[in-house]
Amino acid sequence: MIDKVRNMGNGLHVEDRSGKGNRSRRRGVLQFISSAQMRTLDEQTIQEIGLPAAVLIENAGRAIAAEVVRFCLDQKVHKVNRGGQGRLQRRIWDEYPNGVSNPNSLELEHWLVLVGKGNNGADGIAAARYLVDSGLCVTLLYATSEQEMSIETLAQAAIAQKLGIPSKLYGRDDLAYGQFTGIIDALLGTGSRGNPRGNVAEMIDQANLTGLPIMCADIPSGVDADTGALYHPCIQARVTLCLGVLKAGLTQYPGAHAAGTVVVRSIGIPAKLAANVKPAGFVLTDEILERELGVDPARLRDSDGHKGTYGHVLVAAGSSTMSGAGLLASKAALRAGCGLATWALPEALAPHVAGAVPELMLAPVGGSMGWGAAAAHEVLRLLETRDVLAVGPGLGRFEEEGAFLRALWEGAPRPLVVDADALNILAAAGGLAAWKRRESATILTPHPGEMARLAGVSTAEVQRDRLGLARAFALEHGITLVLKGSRTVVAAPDGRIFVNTTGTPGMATGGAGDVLTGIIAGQLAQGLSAEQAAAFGVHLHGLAGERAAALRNSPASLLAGDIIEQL
Ligand SMILES: NC(=O)C1=CN([C@@H]2O[C@H](COP(=O)(O)OP(=O)(O)OC[C@H]3O[C@@H](n4cnc5c(N)ncnc54)[C@H](O)[C@@H]3O)[C@@H](O)[C@H]2O)[C@@H](O)CC1
Ligand SMILES: Nc1ncnc2c1ncn2[C@@H]1O[C@H](COP(=O)(O)OP(=O)(O)O)[C@@H](O)[C@H]1O
Ligand SMILES: [K+]
Repeated sequence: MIDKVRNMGNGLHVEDRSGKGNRSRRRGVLQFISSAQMRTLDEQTIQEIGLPAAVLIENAGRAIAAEVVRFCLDQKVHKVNRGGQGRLQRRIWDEYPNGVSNPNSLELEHWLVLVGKGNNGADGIAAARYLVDSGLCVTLLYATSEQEMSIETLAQAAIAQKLGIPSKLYGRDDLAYGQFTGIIDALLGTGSRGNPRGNVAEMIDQANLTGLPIMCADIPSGVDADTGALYHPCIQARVTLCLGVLKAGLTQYPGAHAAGTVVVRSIGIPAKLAANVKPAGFVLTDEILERELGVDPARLRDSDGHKGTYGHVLVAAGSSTMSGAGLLASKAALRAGCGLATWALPEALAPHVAGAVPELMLAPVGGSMGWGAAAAHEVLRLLETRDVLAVGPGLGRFEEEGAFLRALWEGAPRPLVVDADALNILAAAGGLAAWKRRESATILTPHPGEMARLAGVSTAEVQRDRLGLARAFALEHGITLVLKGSRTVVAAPDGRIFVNTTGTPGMATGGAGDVLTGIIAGQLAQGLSAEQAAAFGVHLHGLAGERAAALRNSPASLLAGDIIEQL
């Protein structure tokens, strides 16, 4: 069972409890849901099944406390190891820290729990009880007086009071932050709306200023649980203990960054109920590729296959100043496993690139005119004996660009990948609303800037809700959309969403997108459907980028061509 998702660098690291998990990254089944879906699930559990809210809160509190203790012990292990004072045995952990061999090792810990008025606050108070029992010192800091608290929070506060857990009320009592070693953020959960206000906002600011490690209950206060956008102010956490099911917003930046390491823990919502909820999306892992998309990540080949079995990619790309784009896309298609690749390119360019990739066939088009309406008809003729068309990388902009692209869009009876300049041409020609719906598979691969032009919004608006925008765009236009960038979103025309977690910031380098176009086209040529090719393509692209970066001293030195070599 998957219980851990780590945000480290770019990667969302998925771990499971089997013990094999730490090494088997991107395995397991991990789905994410919206805050509204989570509320429904909570309500169904409480009202239809009859499991009281207090039980869920108890489980949440215990899970949060277990993670805090684990965090503290891990820190100690690191400290001792770094100090060279000999090895401290890592303690073996079960769900709850009763198994700690020496609770005294936690006696120097003093955690401050920031308690909001909603049920997120109730989780924090329940966690405080378990922490006290584990030997930690704990102080509760309430954002509001009892009159404003939810029923559950009030009940938890009363229990904590009877147990004598020290508490303060923000704004009324003095507090010296210097005495604490860590903070639990239980201010706002999935009931949060808009910018944190009043005491809650001040408490977030102060918590961040302490520089202490912060562990969040469910989501960081100030992160939009559905989009990953940040409100102001927003908690900057070391760990987020996501309760029940992963929240969509934690898969996307900047929310993913604010959350730190994301750990997903069960709080007792019956699996039977959870299975009835249609997830908002999936994190791409080997299991998701297989189970949800029917892709074999091992890419096994028939022993009697021949080059015709694996398809022929046609790439229409490149111009005198961007010849490399066509080379990168075509070579990537070959490395992705297609049987053959042909690069259709402006005639004047052909002599300069001949032989650069010996395995590649060149098809000069357009005569002295280069790209234009006539070239489009030549590309369509070439496509009659090929399986897939990828258009866009390094095309540049040219006089008959609208007519060129429209001829391919309407006339290509094969799967089509549209990237780079072709996307800008499409946007300039009125966008998809003005174009006929294609019958064959169509994949668009915009980066956020290109997406903004296609959707007629600003880049900031694209980034504010990447999941929602990608889903709506794919549904509306009946295409498969690959919205690139860290945590690339793949949206299928049926509204399914997949988030990629592979890749490295080293891939933010010219030509990396051209390589992705080639990889996706290569997968289409081998018979994958649009969403299979897009999802598997981004997954492979990221893995190859990681391997390439690992071979360099610094990811900053990564070149797009290095990604191809690691496919
Ligand atoms: N529904 C349930 O019974 C369960 C809820 N759980 C926890 O409860 C959370 C959801 O609880 P709630 O729905 O009570 O919501 P929250 O705990 O997120 O609190 C919402 C409250 O904060 C106030 N608020 C909203 N936005 C604000 C802002 N921007 N600035 C200041 N105050 C703001 C609202 O007035 C509202 O009363 C989950 O995230 C989870 O941590 C789980 O522990 C399990 C069970
Ligand atoms: N920080 C990152 N983490 C993971 N992948 C990244 C990161 N930055 C860029 N990439 C990937 O690299 C590729 C860059 O594509 P693009 O922006 O189109 O570049 P170009 O147009 O120069 O080829 C995309 O697939 C993108 O998702
Ligand atoms: K929180």
